[in-house]
Amino acid sequence: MVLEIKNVSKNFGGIHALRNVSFSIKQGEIYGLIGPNGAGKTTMFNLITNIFEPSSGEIVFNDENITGLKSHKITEKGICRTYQNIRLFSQMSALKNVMVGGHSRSSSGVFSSVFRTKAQRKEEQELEKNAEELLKLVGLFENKDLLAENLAYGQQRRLEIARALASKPKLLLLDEPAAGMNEKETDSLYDLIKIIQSKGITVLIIEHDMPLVMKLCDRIAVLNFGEKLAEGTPYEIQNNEAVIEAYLGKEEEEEIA
Ligand SMILES: Nc1ncnc2c1ncn2[C@@H]1O[C@H](COP(=O)(O)OP(=O)(O)OP(=O)(O)O)[C@@H](O)[C@H]1O
Repeated sequence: MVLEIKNVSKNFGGIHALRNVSFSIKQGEIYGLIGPNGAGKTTMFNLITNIFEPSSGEIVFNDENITGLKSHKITEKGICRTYQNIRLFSQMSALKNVMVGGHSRSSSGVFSSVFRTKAQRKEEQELEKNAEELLKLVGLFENKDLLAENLAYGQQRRLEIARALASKPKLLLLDEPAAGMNEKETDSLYDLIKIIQSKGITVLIIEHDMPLVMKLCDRIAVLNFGEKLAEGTPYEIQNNEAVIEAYLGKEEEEEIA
């Protein structure tokens, strides 16, 4: 197992954002985390990357207990994420944004360029080469010198993924990557995530776009009011009465309305 979530709970004051949630993700899987607004999905990402510590329970990554480890250590171990709200450096080029992502892995800091040694220059060149490769992967190489803020919305979301990949993750967490995308952008996002999987990277994705989730994911866990309601293949989830009642049925009603 790449990631094991073991009886994890998180309370914020009186709010039980997560209650005793467990699931495990296998190497190479695309695993979906779905559920209504406020179900605790982003909180789970925040616990895995230790923005917050769980109130109880354990998070194990490649057989190592990472609960409470500093966020940058977790990145070094090989977990990287994107955010629900785009968090790019808007005034930096696409290329530089990806290079910054790679710096979490390199020995020198981002702004330590005053006394640049030969080794640092070489490292910088390698970061740039790697960033260019990633921009090719996400289809943004031609836009590498554009400021992030001048990219279209779907392109910004792809740039975020490239930046996360720059830290060479073994596990990539994607928080609503298709939010705000049109159908064409969502289709190419599907292709991109499949390519990421084919490179041996395990993916955990939070997403509200159900056709995408059902097409993309190998397995899915459904959260509802902080608890795990169900887990299974897309087919099993789509046919689970409790899930239809709590979530999927409501999505359809919203679409009809
Ligand atoms: N930092 C925080 N402080 C207090 N309460 C929080 C905090 N973060 C999340 N919560 C609460 O925890 C619950 C779960 O929120 P969370 O953002 O994890 O849900 P979600 O499933 O990601 O929802 P959405 O689909 O809307 O993004 C909510 O009741 C939310 O208000």
